[in-house]
Amino acid sequence: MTPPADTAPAILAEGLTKRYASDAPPAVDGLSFAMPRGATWGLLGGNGAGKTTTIAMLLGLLVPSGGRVACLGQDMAKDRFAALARMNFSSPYIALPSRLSVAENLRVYAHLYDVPHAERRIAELAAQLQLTELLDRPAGNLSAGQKTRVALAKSLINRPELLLLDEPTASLDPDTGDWVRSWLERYRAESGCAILLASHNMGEVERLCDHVLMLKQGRVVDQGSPAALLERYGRDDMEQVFLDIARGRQREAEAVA
Ligand SMILES: Nc1ncnc2c1ncn2[C@@H]1O[C@H](COP(=O)(O)OP(=O)(O)OP(=O)(O)O)[C@@H](O)[C@H]1O
Repeated sequence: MTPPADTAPAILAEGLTKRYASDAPPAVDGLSFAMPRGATWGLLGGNGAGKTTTIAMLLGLLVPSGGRVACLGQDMAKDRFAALARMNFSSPYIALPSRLSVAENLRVYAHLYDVPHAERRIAELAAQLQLTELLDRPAGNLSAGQKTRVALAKSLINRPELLLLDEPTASLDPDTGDWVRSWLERYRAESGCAILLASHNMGEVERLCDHVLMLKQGRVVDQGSPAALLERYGRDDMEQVFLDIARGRQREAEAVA
């Protein structure tokens, strides 16, 4: 049964499964977790582990083959639009309309989310994300790093309570990547927004996440806080933990624990 909306977890997934074809192994295989409000969780795993598929199901963009998911207390199979108004996402795989200017793009999304005082909100986000100079440029002419910052502005336009970020710093140079991470830390502290972050950047995960789900072939093969995982695997950084898990060494860690 779904708990009352105001106390429900940010995300509640129960046996979430996706099979793209009946003769293919599941891309996501019985995923269950409850991510609390205000938490920042990392979704980790090698290429093809099922991260993007999971995020697409959380957003209701893909229909699960099995199981269920509720975001902010709303069942995504039944009350998807009530939840979507209070959440948002950013993904490098989704291109913004390229001929529209940055400002026009943000206006479209502000309209879709029915954002009050849209022009003020766009100016505020543009100032915060250093986009003011880019507002009149066509979105298609921006560099990958600039597009990433526009996508981040788009994802925050409705002041989401739940933010799904698929590789938010993938195309950023180290300096800009660091700046975005600091910005996300500040934003989270000020807004109390819950964040689920899929990332291949282990430094980012260690810095931002209070809990990590390690996926392999669509299943959670290990989870815990970065500190707990570092201790369990006897490692100094999450990169090494990731390699241990990807290469199937978690059984040794379990035996030691
Ligand atoms: N539209 C699709 N049709 C068929 N199979 C798909 C489709 N999208 C993804 N898959 C398959 O599902 C599995 C999980 O893919 P997914 O994109 O979710 O992984 P990922 O963890 O996000 O990977 P990456 O780190 O490479 O982005 C892969 O085996 C992939 O080939």
